[in-house]
Amino acid sequence: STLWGSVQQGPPDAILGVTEAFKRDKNPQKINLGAGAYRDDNGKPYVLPSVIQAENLLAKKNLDKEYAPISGIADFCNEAIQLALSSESPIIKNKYYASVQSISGTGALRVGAEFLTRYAPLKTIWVPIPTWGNHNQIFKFSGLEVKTYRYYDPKTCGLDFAGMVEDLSSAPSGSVVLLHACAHNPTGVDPKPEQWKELSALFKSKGLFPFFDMAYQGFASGNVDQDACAVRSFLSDGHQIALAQSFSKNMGLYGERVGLFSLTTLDKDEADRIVSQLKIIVRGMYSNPPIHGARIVSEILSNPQLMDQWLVEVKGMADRIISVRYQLKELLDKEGSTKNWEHITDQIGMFCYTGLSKDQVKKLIDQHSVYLTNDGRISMAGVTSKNVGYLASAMHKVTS
Ligand SMILES: Cc1[nH+]cc(COP(=O)(O)O)c(CN[C@@H](CCC(=O)O)C(=O)O)c1O
Repeated sequence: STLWGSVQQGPPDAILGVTEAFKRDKNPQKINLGAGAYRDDNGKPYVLPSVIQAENLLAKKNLDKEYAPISGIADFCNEAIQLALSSESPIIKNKYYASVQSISGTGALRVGAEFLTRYAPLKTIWVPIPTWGNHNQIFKFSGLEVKTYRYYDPKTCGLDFAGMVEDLSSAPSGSVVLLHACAHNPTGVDPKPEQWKELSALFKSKGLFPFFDMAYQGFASGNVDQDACAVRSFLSDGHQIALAQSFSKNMGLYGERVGLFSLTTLDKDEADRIVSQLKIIVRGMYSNPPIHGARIVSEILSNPQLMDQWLVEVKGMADRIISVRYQLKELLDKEGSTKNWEHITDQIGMFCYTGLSKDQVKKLIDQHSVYLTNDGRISMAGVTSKNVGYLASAMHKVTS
């Protein structure tokens, strides 16, 4: 047999594979609601003007292409963690955190999981049902055992808070628990502020360790402080946390792969010891991170004029998504649908968990060339004022 004769054909990625199928479709009315990447109202990718301005400023600096430090570009790391925690945070003031730049949010989750596999009291991570498709393999590849906690209630298309609390109450002390900081993927369902407070008390009483995945800060509500309130509320309650950040969506830097992994610490010495171990993990994985995207983020976050411009642009993206949610719901009602579509406007962030069955999803794809993941998740970013009518009519047809 040949050397690699035993290598099997792997299945296409549940999310990224949808775009491949979309590209093969010849129907001019096809719509891609698969991958969570923002599109403007003409369905085109959006390079933020603040990013273009930052790149122009960077070009004038004639910077070299030397390796970044293993832990990443220091200015970027400091600006990114400050965006998450706010400049008033005592953790920021005292620098009681260990951070390393990562290959975007995925890389932050992976480096964090590798660290937790080595040092966490329990090598178990609890993830919500459902969660982002890639979480499971990131954690499994890192050596963590993955368990699940109830989160989404298909009956209400909302949060099963009682189920979530019951499942997490049974998690052994020292368990790591993954929490979507805002804009839960794929459901778009987030706990309310008072529910976050209850969860914070539960994590305290049960000795659970929170690992926040914040991939959409600013992109969910349009306000970077509001979207970070769960993270900040846990910290103000005295928790130590792990945090994965991504600048793919809120700055449109998808392909630049810009992220940060952080652990909050009790003091500076702990921070230094942890960074030294994170650097050993990074060195053995990819040695050091890419420099261009991190420089763009640092340029924007450290320049008050660019920061203000970016805040307007990220709110503009969030607002467009919120407006197509309302347009879709109204047009479904206009189509005469008798189903309850409240969740389309109750949910927040990039995605809408429609509640469509696998069979209805298949019909949307095969009969209407509307592409989405088979769990019924649609990326609202792919919906525009031009195609929302076609989408509403197709959704009505497959659900009536
Ligand atoms: C919750 C979450 N966490 C982390 C990431 C990682 O993103 P990045 O920083 O680029 O590595 C994503 C992207 N998920 C959307 C993008 C495509 C993908 O799956 O990746 C998605 O679910 O469509 C998330 O949705």
